Amino acid sequence: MPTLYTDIEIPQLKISLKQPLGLFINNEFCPSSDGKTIETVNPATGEPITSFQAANEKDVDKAVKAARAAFDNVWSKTSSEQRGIYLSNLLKLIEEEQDTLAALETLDAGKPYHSNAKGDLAQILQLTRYFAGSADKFDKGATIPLTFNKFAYTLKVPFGVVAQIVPWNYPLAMACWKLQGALAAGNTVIIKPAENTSLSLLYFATLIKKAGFPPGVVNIVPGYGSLVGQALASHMDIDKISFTGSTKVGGFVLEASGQSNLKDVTLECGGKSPALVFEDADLDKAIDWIAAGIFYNSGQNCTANSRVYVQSSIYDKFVEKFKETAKKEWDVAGKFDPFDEKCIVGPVISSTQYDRIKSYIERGKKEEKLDMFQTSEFPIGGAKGYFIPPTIFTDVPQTSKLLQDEIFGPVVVVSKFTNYDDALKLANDTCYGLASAVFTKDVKKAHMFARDIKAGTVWINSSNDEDVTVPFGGFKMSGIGRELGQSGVDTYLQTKAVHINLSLDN
Ligand SMILES: NC(=O)C1=CN([C@@H]2O[C@H](COP(=O)(O)OP(=O)(O)OC[C@H]3O[C@@H](n4cnc5c(N)ncnc54)[C@H](O)[C@@H]3O)[C@@H](O)[C@H]2O)C=CC1
Ligand code: BAL
Repeated sequence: MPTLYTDIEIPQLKISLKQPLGLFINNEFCPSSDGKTIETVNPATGEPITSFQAANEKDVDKAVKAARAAFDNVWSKTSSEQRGIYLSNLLKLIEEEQDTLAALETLDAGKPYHSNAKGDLAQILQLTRYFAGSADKFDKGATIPLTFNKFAYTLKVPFGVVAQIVPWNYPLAMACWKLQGALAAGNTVIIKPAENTSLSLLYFATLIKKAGFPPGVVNIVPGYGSLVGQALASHMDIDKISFTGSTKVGGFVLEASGQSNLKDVTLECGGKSPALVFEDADLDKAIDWIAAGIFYNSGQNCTANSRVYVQSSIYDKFVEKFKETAKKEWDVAGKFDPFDEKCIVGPVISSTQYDRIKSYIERGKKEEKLDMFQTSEFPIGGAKGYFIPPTIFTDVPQTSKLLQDEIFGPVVVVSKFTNYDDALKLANDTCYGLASAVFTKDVKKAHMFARDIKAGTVWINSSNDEDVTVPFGGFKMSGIGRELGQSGVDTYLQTKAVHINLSLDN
């Protein structure tokens, strides 16, 4: 029998935990049908943590059957109030176990414990509270009077069995954005964590069970995307799929839906979000927001403001101060323990991502010959894990690959603009449309930008301070659909129209 649990010690926090390692189906941890496993690595050290069971197509089938039976026999007959009660139970358990869950994010994803992982848990608590309260509120239809002898009404009904695929940059938070919304709406779920950050969600499964959710309502199938993710996307008995990750894989998911049963698809994909700084902006505040908007979570944010455009009259001053702030507040050198309060910028997730980001930095330096500033030498001396110093490229032409591609690391490009029209044109010149930020004291200009930019989120005089009560999602190749806020439940409901004929004659 394969090992389905292991003991994990986190001496820095004096935390010991029993880590589940199996697939989670029907409220039980179980081995994969072929016994294959995946090793997970601590990105701060490059050393293995443990190995967990890796699902395959057969396991996906088993999870879908469990989710279908739970939906048909139990969950579709459970009242929305009761669903809210289960989510409230879960909220209490997350509150009790938040330090352990945050510690797992630090260990497995390299997130600085104090400044990042605890923040993720704070968001998870807020959204669980929100979705617990929304279970019995957002599923209401409408009555539609038509003629003297006819009216119609609508019912908001869950899809049924929902699949969810989540990435590694916010492993548990992204899972909870999707999971709690789908459960509040009354669906059963099969969720796949990213292969390099599965531990926190597997531990979270123990809370799902303790919260009282019936067997089969939540099922977790850790495994490789090309196998498990594809099996979910092309499964004939899954009614909806929600995916967060790269635009390329988002396309695969959409295609697999089209080639199978046309399951409903929500996609949260890549971004290359612009931040505009006008000459009338509060420069120090703009710089603080922009630095956080690119260097927080080591730049591994789909909404990171990775393209900065600054009005030419203040450009030099901005660049000088931006570098100073990056060096003073966001440097990495010598701070390689993400459990230590001093560590603000953690490692990137994997050697693959490290190499990918490094190749962009080298391209910028050598091929494109751009001006570059880094807060410390790179590669960083003394670092065992995948640490990359905050990197600022300046005077970057619009055609640069560094300006057009999502780099997903602590790397930012800065360029100039002359006036509003110029700034808007540059900002909209991208295949993405996830987020944007504008810094100005001119209310009119700020709202013109909010009107004109093609992006799902606009921050005025801030950046990346998303809120779980506000809808989130992308224009263009950044995605399809919205999550969070009321949309976070709506996206898991479909509308049924009922026509009523009152006529006595026909
Ligand atoms: N929008 C976002 O929040 C994210 C964007 N990305 C972007 O993607 C780039 C590459 O990162 P990756 O880890 O390779 O992203 P990815 O898109 O491959 O991974 C995200 C999730 O999709 C799954 N997946 C992979 N291939 C799949 C397939 N064929 N069918 C279904 N699911 C599949 C993965 O197992 C993971 O759970 C990053 O550099 C970044 O630009 C990555 C993660 C999150
Ligand atoms: N800030 C959470 C969404 C994302 O960056 O993937």
